[in-house]
Amino acid sequence: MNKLQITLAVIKPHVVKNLFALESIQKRIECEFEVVGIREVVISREMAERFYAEHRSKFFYNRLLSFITSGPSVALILAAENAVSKWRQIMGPTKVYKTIYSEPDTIRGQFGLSDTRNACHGSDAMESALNEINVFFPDFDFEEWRKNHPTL
Ligand SMILES: Nc1ncnc2c1ncn2[C@@H]1O[C@H](COP(=O)(O)OP(=O)(O)OP(=O)(O)O)[C@@H](O)[C@H]1O
Repeated sequence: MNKLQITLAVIKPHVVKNLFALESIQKRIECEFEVVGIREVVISREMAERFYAEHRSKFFYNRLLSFITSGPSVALILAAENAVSKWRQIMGPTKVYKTIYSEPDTIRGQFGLSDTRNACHGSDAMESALNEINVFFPDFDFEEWRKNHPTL
């Protein structure tokens, strides 16, 4: 069943530095989603630790934190029917070296450089979206937003 959802998207630092890539992704987003919130942000070490807490024990954790805090990122709250899976489909799979061959039209297929610098992030469920949105948009009032979107 189609359901109106929100999700968190993050465009990672190497893409934000590339104006062509950033504009192309923004155009794609505007065609597919309502942009409920957008913010350019230099992610602090503390924010990154909250955001990637589930990866603390992974071998790539330090590399991931160094990269995501290395320059401005763009965070967006996106709304659409099935926004979570829709955005993840547009992003493409995590593993860039495979994705550039298997799904070259996805954002990661087009602009990913490595498994760490894989261009963008997307929440994996509505519940994680709400937690992640809180890291980037602490003033966002989901209940208020939902009142105006009764199909959610
Ligand atoms: N094998 C790896 N080597 C290096 N970095 C990795 C690796 N696997 C994941 N990462 C990094 O950690 C992030 C989180 O990994 P996760 O497994 O949650 O992937 P994802 O859900 O596709 O990505 P995201 O959570 O960013 O949307 C990835 O986006 C990527 O930047």
